[in-house]
Amino acid sequence: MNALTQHTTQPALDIKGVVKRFAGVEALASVNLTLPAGQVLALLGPSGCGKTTLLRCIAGLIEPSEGRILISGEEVSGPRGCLPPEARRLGMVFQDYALWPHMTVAENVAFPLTMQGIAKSERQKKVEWALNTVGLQAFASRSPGTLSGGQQQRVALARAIVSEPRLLLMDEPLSNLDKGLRESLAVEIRRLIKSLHLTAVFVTHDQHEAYAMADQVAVLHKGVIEQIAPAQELYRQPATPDVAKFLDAGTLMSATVDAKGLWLDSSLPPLPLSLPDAEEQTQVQIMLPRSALQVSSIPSAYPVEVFASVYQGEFYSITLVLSPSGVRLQMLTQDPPASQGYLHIDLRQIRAWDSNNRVIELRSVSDHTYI
Ligand SMILES: Nc1ncnc2c1ncn2[C@@H]1O[C@H](COP(=O)(O)OP(=O)(O)OP(=O)(O)O)[C@@H](O)[C@H]1O
Repeated sequence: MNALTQHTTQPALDIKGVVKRFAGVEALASVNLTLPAGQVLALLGPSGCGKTTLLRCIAGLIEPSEGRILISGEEVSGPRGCLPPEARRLGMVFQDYALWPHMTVAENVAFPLTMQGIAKSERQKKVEWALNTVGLQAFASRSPGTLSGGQQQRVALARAIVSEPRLLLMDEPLSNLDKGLRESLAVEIRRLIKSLHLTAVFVTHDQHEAYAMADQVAVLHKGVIEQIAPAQELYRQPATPDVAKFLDAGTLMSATVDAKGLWLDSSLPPLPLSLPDAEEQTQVQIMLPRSALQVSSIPSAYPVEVFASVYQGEFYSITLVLSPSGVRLQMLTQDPPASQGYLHIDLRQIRAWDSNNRVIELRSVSDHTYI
């Protein structure tokens, strides 16, 4: 059924050095990415990082200032010019769904086919298939205004897939829905995309939505892709402090390293981690993931107090304060915490960056991987 089931060695999407400048603003600064056919990519990042601009460049709604965009090997944007959106064979789902209120559900879904001049009988077959696929066959003659937000979203999805797009693009597809519906629809949309062997790119500022729907997540920061990786890799091994900060992947802090170890604070004994040539004191940034920390009554060199404890359903989110330094750390625990105890750290989970935000490998200066 779908054009993407034709086997091709070309990536479904290839973006090479795309720059977009608006008057005085560089919204995208040399973006490069390759997306194999059949994969789902999330563009994730804080407000203003350039996600929508990148999606709109792929869609052909914005012309890049520099660079090339290829869809299934065909250059749709580059020095020779830009193909208009309707010539790119894409499906688009907009944040507000952009359904025509004066048309029925079936007419909305048929709209791209009507624009392509497809005959009525063929149109009817395709609309039936698309509405069946999203479970809305019984709503064909309803007006979109009489549907719930989730149902309208599915109509928009049916309209986006009806003409068998080479690439499905979605701009914050779930942001107008409440939390429970967002979670169930995220899973449903992913299943649908996979069952149709579609390739999809969507924009979100919600990391959980990205994790639920995407194979690969691209984290943007100030117009630059800082990292593209599957969700678990992104969260456990953030490439830069900005990625770690945006994902809230643990406690980020400055520290110093010398031959004696890693100093979280001069009033605390150093952790037994160092760098190969750490004769001089070196300034680093580190991340202590929540899963690396535990508090117990078994003594360690790091006495802590619980500063705040927030019950979040299946676990407690804890803010610890290290005595006497006052350094604050975040961790999770399943059991209600005692108000005081000793901190234990899985040293292998600590991530570190140099002053240029490059990942550095800390090496153990003792036999311990856990203190
Ligand atoms: N048409 C425009 N004219 C001028 N500046 C623009 C235009 N569109 C976007 N920008 C700027 O480009 C930058 C990136 O905007 P973009 O909308 O892509 O960010 P975003 O990550 O999608 O943000 P949000 O999550 O808030 O939608 C911002 O600084 C924005 O103000």
